[in-house]
Amino acid sequence: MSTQLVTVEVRRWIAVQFKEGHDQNKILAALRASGWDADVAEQAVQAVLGKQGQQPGLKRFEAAQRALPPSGRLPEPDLTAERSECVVEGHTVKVLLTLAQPRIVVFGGLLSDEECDALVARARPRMSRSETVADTSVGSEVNTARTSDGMFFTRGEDACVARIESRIAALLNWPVENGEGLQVLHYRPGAEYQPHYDYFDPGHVATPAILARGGQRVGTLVIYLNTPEAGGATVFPDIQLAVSPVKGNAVFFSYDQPDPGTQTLHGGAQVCAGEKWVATKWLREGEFI
Ligand SMILES: O=C(O)CCC(=O)C(=O)O
Ligand SMILES: [Fe+2]
Repeated sequence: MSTQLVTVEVRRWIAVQFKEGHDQNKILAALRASGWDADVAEQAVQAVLGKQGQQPGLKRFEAAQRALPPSGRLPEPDLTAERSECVVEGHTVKVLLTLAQPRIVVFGGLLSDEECDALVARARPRMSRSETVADTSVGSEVNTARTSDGMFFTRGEDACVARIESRIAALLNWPVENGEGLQVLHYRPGAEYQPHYDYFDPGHVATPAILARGGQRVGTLVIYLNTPEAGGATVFPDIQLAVSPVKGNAVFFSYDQPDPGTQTLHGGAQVCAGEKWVATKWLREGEFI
């Protein structure tokens, strides 16, 4: 079995070569000449260019180039004081880890134990099997890559949800109105959420309708509502980072383009023992309606 890995950079290189007028055979020959296995090279070229005329990877690549947020502004905590704690609306939040590229910040104690328990109690009776955007059609579908149960709160739907949303907005300097409703996920032992990007695929047929409700997602905050017994880290495979789920803590990351180059591929690793509850806040470029 081959161990050669087709990275984002390789796929992008293939797309650029094709756009510059080189045909598939020339690109394949160049890959082989630089040491790629014939099989791996063939698969990589197929993935980007597909069968004659389809070019699924190329269409995605081009759409990603077009879909830059107009403002370039992103949600971002104010960490200029370089303190290990910040006070947000009277609540002390710890800064446990910061990474510049990709932008990732891990917070400690964003929610109190009582707030975590209140969210779980409110969400529990409303859980159903999680859905993601379907692969080919408009709408969502149950996806085997995501074996958790989930539900959405409406933005500001009660005082508890509104207080948490207001704290998140202040922490990340991003308007409450630009946030989607909080999503709660529940993972049982063995459940996971395989690595994915949170931005909407610019080449997907459903994306224009989704973008009409507030533009692209530009940031994600995953808040841990309990501490699983074992497993359930939030993993970032591109940078080999695993964030341990600890009740009340949260991991934030932002992405300025709907593009794998942001290195924001992430997932919820399998829960090995116990259960895992998270609340996710996705932040849009504009007002989410
Ligand atoms: O459960 C996790 O750690 C990750 C959740 C996630 O990726 C999401 O809600 O988009
Ligand atoms: Fe995600």
